[in-house]
Amino acid sequence: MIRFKDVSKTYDGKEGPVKAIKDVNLTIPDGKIYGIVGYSGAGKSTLIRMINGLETPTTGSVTVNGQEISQLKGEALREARLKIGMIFQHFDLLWSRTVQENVKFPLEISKKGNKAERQQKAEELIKLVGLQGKENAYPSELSGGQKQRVGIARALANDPKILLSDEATSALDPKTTDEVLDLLVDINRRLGLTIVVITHEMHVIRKICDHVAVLDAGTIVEEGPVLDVFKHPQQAITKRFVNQETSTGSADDTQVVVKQLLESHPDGVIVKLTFHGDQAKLPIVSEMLRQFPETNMSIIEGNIHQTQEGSIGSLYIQLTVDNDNQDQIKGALDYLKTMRVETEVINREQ
Ligand SMILES: Nc1ncnc2c1ncn2[C@@H]1O[C@H](COP(=O)(O)OP(=O)(O)OP(=O)(O)O)[C@@H](O)[C@H]1O
Repeated sequence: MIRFKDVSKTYDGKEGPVKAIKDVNLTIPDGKIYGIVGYSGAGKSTLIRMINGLETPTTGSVTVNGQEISQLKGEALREARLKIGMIFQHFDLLWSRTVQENVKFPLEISKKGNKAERQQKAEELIKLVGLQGKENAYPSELSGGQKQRVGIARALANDPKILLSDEATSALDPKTTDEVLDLLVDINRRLGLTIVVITHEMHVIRKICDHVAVLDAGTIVEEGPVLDVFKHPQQAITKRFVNQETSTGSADDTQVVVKQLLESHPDGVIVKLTFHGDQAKLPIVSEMLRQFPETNMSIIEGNIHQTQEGSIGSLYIQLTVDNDNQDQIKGALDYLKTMRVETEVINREQ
């Protein structure tokens, strides 16, 4: 378990103190994939680097695997760090060493096993991350996704209990990102280790995390199971992150369509419906139209995504009535609520 208790971190900046982390309390259970999402400068790197003691809190404590990491020194700190692997956005590989030599490097540093054992461990890890055949390649001969696989194998060399991922897919294209994310889930399931992911991309959170915390200006403003946060985002910043992922068109495209629809149907109501789990399979919308037959519906956009806890979909629709019978629209919206579909009226012409 990783526990942040009343943690604050203030840097001595050139223009005075910078409060990077403010009074954070957070518990990360063993074996989970825990995501911390925030915009640039929110304090994500500072927070994750406190887990392996690369940063120390100004006040408060960070406890990892039962030990207060900031109190450890010398050999005890080195030992604790062996149990915490880390992967980085720019891979941080040794460019003059082959894949195999990169993976063996942490074992040489920790003086674990003899030469043959280190060789065997490296081979196992290279297989685990799907890089057989590339053992003797140099990093410059690998694609971005392959480089990150080397980074992952190297981070696992000392059998850590925790893997920290610092924007590990931010430099990769979408397809390679998904392949590396699938590998992280596979490793989490097979080895049972805890993974802490920091990212500015809600896609990463949605795809692999069990739990998410939203960091804004050094403060955790919201946290919870990923599906709950996607279903009921509370804070404006969380809604922005969730929309980043649940809107297929760009936000600008959606706005243009909304404006055009409202101009042609000034009485229209634009509603975002959020479905989750089995609701996506029920004929809820057709039943709504059957019960409120004077209502017309236009679909603006829709999508469905998988999370680790089940599916979540959103549908942007416009509801209009020909005869100004607003009760029909109200009834339709009430019906959706009784079916426990999240509804959000996103634009209503006054
Ligand atoms: N060594 C330092 N000295 C002074 N200020 C720092 C230092 N490191 C970080 N900061 C400041 O602390 C705040 C949080 O930085 P941090 O790098 O943790 O954020 P982040 O969310 O990881 O951002 P990014 O995604 O851009 O890396 C920022 O205002 C940053 O300028």
